[in-house]
Amino acid sequence: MSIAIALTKGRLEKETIKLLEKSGYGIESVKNKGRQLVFQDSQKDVQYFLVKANDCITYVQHGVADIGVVGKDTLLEGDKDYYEMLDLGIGKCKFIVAGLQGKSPFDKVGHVKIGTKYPNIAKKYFLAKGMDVELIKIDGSVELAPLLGLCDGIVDIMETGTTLKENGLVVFDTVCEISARVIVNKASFKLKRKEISQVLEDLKESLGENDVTTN
Ligand SMILES: Nc1ncnc2c1ncn2[C@@H]1O[C@H](COP(=O)(O)OP(=O)(O)OP(=O)(O)O)[C@@H](O)[C@H]1O
Ligand SMILES: O=P(O)(O)OC[C@H]1O[C@H](OP(=O)(O)OP(=O)(O)O)[C@H](O)[C@@H]1O
Repeated sequence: MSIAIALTKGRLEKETIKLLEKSGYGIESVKNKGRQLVFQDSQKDVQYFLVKANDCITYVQHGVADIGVVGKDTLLEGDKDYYEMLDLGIGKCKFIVAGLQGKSPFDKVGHVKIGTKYPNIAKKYFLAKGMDVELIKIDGSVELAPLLGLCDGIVDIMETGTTLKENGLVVFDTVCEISARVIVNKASFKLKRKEISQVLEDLKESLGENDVTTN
């Protein structure tokens, strides 16, 4: 049976394609794409399509994609009606709490405002710390918000730390580590167990891993 795989475009794209190639998949047409979005594997009965991170979950949950490759950040923030099967160890970064030097949101007395692209993750994190903060949803350049006084701190992704550093911000805490995960549609895993397990095995083999993670 044919398998459909949703790949997150953007930052994860190159590394995911490299890993699939290493695992024996004929994915060269995705590498050489122009504006094309759907691709057929040249060696296996697999179809790929490229989507934005949140849409990857949507396509998998609706069963249009049997498998998806998406960042843990997106998974933690969004719906959870799928199986998370494998940590690919690529797209590594972390969620951090940051703000202006000497102005930690943890030390502020009174109302605390946090800017973030990830309000669900931020809310859960601060509630676990016993802090009922006000969350301000920001869609990009999150580092700007504390600089301009929109908020007391941010919850955002840090990879190299360059964006924080160049804007004079410091890290106050790490929320969690992030990497790309393989998710699987629940019904597909029953109907196409053999084919999906084969893809997981192929990926694990090139990762040099033996265990499948489920959280
Ligand atoms: N420095 C980083 N910044 C953001 N995401 C990163 C970084 N490094 C790795 N990632 C991972 O790559 C995934 C895709 O990020 P990307 O920036 O391409 O898309 P996005 O977050 O939807 O942003 P945009 O709307 O700008 O396309 C993230 O969900 C995360 O898992
Ligand atoms: O630690 P660094 O290596 O500097 O990377 C972290 C930055 O990358 C992401 O932003 P992105 O480039 O996706 O742009 P955005 O602000 O528009 O979301 C993230 O939100 C940080 O701003």
